[in-house]
Amino acid sequence: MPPAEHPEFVGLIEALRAAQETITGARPPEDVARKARENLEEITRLLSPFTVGESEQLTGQMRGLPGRAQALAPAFHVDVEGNDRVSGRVVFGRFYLGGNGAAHGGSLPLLFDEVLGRLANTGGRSPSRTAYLHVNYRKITPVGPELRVEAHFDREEGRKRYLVGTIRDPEGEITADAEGLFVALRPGQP
Ligand SMILES: CCCCC/C=C\C/C=C\C/C=C\C/C=C\CCCC(=O)SCCNC(=O)CCNC(=O)[C@H](O)C(C)(C)COP(=O)(O)OP(=O)(O)OC[C@H]1O[C@@H](n2cnc3c(N)ncnc32)[C@H](O)[C@@H]1OP(=O)(O)O
Repeated sequence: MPPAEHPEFVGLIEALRAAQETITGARPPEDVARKARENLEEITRLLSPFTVGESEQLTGQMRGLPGRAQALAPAFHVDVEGNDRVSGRVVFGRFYLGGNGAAHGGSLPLLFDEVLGRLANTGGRSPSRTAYLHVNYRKITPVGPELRVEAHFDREEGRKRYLVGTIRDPEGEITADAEGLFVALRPGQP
C-alpha cells in the first residue's frame, strides 16, 4: 500500500523513530521519566484495540517509504534503484549507538539485510530469503553523519542469489561491507 494512503500512520512511525532517538540519548529527572512512561503507556492503550494480523499490518509493507515504516532497522533512503543495483543513504542515529560513537555491531547486519534483501526481491524476481549474511567491520561506522550505502547483484546460480554491499563514511572510506546469499523460495514454501 502506498504511503500516501496512510499519511497519519507514516507520521506516527516518524514520531516513533524520533522518540527512540530522544529516549536513548536522554538522562531525565525521575519525574520527567515517569511522565514520559505514562505517555508511552497511553499510546499503547490507544493503539492496542487496532492490532491486526501480519497480512494487514502497515509496518514493513510500505515499500515506497524509507525503512518500509518498520522502526527496527535504520531508515534507508533510496537514491538510485535498478534491477541489479541500489544506492542510497542512511544515518545511524543515537538509538543505534554501540559505544564510543560507533554504531552497534548488530545494527549493521540489520541494514544490510534490509538493503540486500530488498534488492534480491526486486526486478520481478520471486521472493527469496536470507540464507547467510557475512559482514566485515572495516572501521567504526559512525553514529550521526549521513553514510552512503551501495549494493549490487554479484551473481545468480539457480535459486541462489549472491549480493554484496558497502557502507561508506563521509570521507568515502568503507566502514563495512557484506555478502549475502538469498535463496529463492520454491512455490508454496513458507
Ligand atoms: C521472510 C520472507 C522474505 C520474503 C520477502 C519477499 C517479499 C517481501 C516484499 C518486499 C521485500 C522488501 C524488502 C525485503 C527486506 C528484507 C528481506 C529480509 C529477508 C530475510 O531476512 S528472511 C529472514 C531470515 N532468513 C530466514 O529465516 C531463512 C531461514 N532458512 C530457510 O528458510 C531455508 O534454509 C532457505 C529458504 C534459506 C533454504 O532452504 P531450502 O530448503 O529452500 O533450500 P536448500 O536448503 O535446498 O538450499 C538451496 C541451495 O542453497 C544453499 N544454501 C542454503 N543455505 C545456505 C547457507 N547458509 N550457506 C551456503 N549455502 C546455502 C544449499 O546448499 C543449496 O545449494 P545447491 O542447490 O547448490 O545444493
